[in-house]
Amino acid sequence: MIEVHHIDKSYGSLTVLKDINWQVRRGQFWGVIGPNGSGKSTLISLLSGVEKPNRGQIKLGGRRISEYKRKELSRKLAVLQQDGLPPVAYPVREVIEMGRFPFQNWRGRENSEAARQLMDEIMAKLELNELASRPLHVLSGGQRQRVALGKVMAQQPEIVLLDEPTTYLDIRHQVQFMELVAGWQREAGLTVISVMHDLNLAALYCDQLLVLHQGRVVAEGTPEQIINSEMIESVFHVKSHIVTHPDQGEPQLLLRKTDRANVK
Ligand SMILES: Nc1ncnc2c1ncn2[C@@H]1O[C@H](COP(=O)(O)OP(=O)(O)OP(=O)(O)O)[C@@H](O)[C@H]1O
Repeated sequence: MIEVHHIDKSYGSLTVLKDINWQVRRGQFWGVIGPNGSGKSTLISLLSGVEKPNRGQIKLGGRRISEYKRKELSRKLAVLQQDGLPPVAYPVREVIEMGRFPFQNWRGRENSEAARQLMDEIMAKLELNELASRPLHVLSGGQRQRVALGKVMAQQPEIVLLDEPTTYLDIRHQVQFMELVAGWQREAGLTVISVMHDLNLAALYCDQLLVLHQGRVVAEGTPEQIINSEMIESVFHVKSHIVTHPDQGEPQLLLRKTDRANVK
């Protein structure tokens, strides 16, 4: 689905990504993890075609990303940032309908019963009906992020790129957001790539992890293969205990206080 071949990316003299090679298969849920400044958001910008690599190439469905026209790319791929939508005055349902732009004609119209039905389904699934006519700028950050997810769902992409999508959400809404994305992935065979800071959430929801450190891929594989206290210490410089989640057996991280870290 996505092939990344020998990517380098620099800003001026600063090399941000070095020789990135990565293959993403259809229907996978990847988490991209790594410390601040390791190049995660830059990788998302390259995958979305917003930024161009200095070396190497990215292919989507066998074609170079640079060969796609904007609307064509929007039907394939959608992006959701951590503060998904600005607090504008448009009402919720209208904002979600804006996600249909790749399917609208030159007058911004799409008169199909199927599209209206899709809107109704998304509004119901995301529990947005009560908010349908409220303007975006009066909503809380968490509600706005749900609307942002609705807008990318309306786009019906094959791939969704999420850049720290749960940063501003409380734990209930973090879990709700990840459940919605995971449900969408299962139902639609969606491919998901999500930058994640919360490693426990990443281990619960992602089936593959890519670890970036100083612009390089230092590990990739399932959470079980990747998350161990040695990797956490070498990449994030913190001491941790890794425990097994009692429900499904995923690795979960317990942080250790620095002054206790050497007490066995
Ligand atoms: N447009 C830009 N111009 C110059 N430098 C940039 C630009 N975008 C990113 N960088 C630099 O590239 C490096 C990687 O940034 P990036 O945002 O990709 O990291 P990140 O892993 O997403 O970090 P964080 O976890 O803090 O969000 C940083 O040193 C950053 O300052």
